[in-house]
Amino acid sequence: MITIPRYIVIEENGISALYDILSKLNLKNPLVISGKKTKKYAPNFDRIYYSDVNLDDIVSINKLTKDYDAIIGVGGGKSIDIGKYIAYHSKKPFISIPTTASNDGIASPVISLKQPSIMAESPIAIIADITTIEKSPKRLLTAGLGDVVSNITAVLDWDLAHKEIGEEYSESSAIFSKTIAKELIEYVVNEPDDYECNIHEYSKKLVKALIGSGITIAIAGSTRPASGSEHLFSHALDYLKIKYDLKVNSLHGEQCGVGTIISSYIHHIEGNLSKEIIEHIKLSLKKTKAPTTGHELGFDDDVLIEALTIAHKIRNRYTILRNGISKEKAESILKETGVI
Ligand SMILES: NC(=O)C1=CN([C@@H]2O[C@H](COP(=O)(O)OP(=O)(O)OC[C@H]3O[C@@H](n4cnc5c(N)ncnc54)[C@H](O)[C@@H]3O)[C@@H](O)[C@H]2O)C=CC1
Ligand SMILES: O=C(CO)COP(=O)(O)O
Ligand SMILES: [Zn+2]
Repeated sequence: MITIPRYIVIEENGISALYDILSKLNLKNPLVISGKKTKKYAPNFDRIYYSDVNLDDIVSINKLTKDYDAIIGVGGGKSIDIGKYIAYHSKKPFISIPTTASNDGIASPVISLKQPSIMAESPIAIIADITTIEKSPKRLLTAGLGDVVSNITAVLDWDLAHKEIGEEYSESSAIFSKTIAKELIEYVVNEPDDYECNIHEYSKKLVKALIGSGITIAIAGSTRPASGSEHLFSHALDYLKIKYDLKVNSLHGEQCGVGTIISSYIHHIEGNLSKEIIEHIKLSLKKTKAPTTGHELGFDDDVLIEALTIAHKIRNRYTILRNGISKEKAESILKETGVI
């Protein structure tokens, strides 16, 4: 069954809506999960840090949550994901209070702490306080754009999987997802000013796009509308960070943005995407000062090449990478796109 959020607040000082929403949902005693830097945005209920939760110990998670009637996640992607994970295992409703807009986990029914991601429940309520979000580090707000532009290639990969291997496909979810991305890309590309001059409007549009993306995932019952080969590349980079113990602190959305530059180029070569769109994807990322090269992400060329050659093996998801690409081809694509 599709579950989508019952309450969505996207407003200045939106946090003030929390108590009314809790009362409408008849929730009285939530447990808050936050990060250390985002503790100051947490509402005044019992609270723990996400870094103190042992994700492998479900018995302790159930003990920890047994006296609470809801879980609230406050913070960036990790806080929200770990809050959602705790809510999922303890079967309590989850309320999402993002303090930034770095990825679509703020609204999706998905937990993406490791691959393959878990399909859980959508947050019952999302409170996006624009006053807090617009003041969050710019880097997080540009990473969010990377997670939105991903929808373009994710939908193309999904369509390809439908045509080439008969995978189930939802036209409504796909249209919704790519429209969200195209509108945000065009907004950024056509803004005469540096987006930092209009951070308020940008933040609002970004939050709406990320929440919309999360809802397309809920409608599809899969991350297909928002995660394709560009996400496989990002997940491959995360895998290699652990494998080689790399001290690279690139964000999910930043990696997905660079992944989208690569995947959109491959789709363009196969005739699935116009030159104008691939140029606008890159331009929108550049305008927000998001990374567009592997060097800006912090990776050496050989790691980027390896990531592109292993990306198709990260999970069972058919994409434009099909059964994988050779090291030579990966190197040539990364050079053609200016990623290396
Ligand atoms: N469930 C889903 O569909 C998805 C979930 N994710 C999750 O998101 C994670 C990545 O999230 P990110 O936010 O990129 O990184 P993160 O959560 O690892 O780091 C964000 C950092 O920014 C800080 N921060 C957040 N808001 C702030 C504010 N207002 N002021 C100052 N600092 C602030 C946080 O405390 C944290 O240190 C992934 O590891 C994954 O778990 C990512 C994509 C989709
Ligand atoms: O990041 C996501 C969507 O933006 C989650 O997708 P995954 O299924 O690739 O983890
Ligand atoms: Zn993502």
